[in-house]
Amino acid sequence: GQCCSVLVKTIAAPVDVVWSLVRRFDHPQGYKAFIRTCRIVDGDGSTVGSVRELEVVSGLPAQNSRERLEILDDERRVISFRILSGEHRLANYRSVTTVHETATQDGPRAMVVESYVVDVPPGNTAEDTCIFANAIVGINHRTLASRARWNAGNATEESE
Ligand SMILES: O=C(Cc1cc(C2CC2)c(-n2cc(CNC(=O)c3cnc4ccccc4n3)nn2)c(C2CC2)c1)NC1(C(=O)O)CCCCC1
Repeated sequence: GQCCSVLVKTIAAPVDVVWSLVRRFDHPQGYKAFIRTCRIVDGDGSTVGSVRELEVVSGLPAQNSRERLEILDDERRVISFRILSGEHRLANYRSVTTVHETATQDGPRAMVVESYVVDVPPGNTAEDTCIFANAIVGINHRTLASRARWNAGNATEESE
């Protein structure tokens, strides 16, 4: 069977600053804390069909993952990738992340919506699997928010 989930995060930064971090298929370390290395092994890293090979920092023997870019749409701010293989148990993981502008009277806001579907590994329940993946995606969103706010703040200083 499979399980799926969606996570939403509102970030106090301009939508283009958030998107500039999310769109980098070739540099997920920009906001994904558990990724140690990433290299493009097929394509140019921004065309659909590009493939990245990454290593994560998990305690187990270096966990690696081979992932394919499925969608990269700068107009609609949509990115999607699929996990092809690797030393882990997240088979057929596919995610879609979109970044939306939500202006408020308190200034720029961006909303990130990330959904995924993944096979439930043997020996685990769908609930366990979503708890596991949600925890990592949630941490990624918190790092994304702090990096985007930092970049937006710095950009302001530079422009002064
Ligand atoms: O952020 C990351 C980087 C990332 C990528 C990977 C795997 C190489 C693919 C890992 N990982 C996974 C594992 C081995 N455990 C599993 O496989 C696994 C699968 N079912 C489970 C179900 C229940 C309980 C435990 C489970 N345990 N060891 N390391 C990590 C963990 C935190 C160190 C982070 N990945 C995502 C992203 O958005 O890029 C968000 C999270 C989902 C995948 C996509």
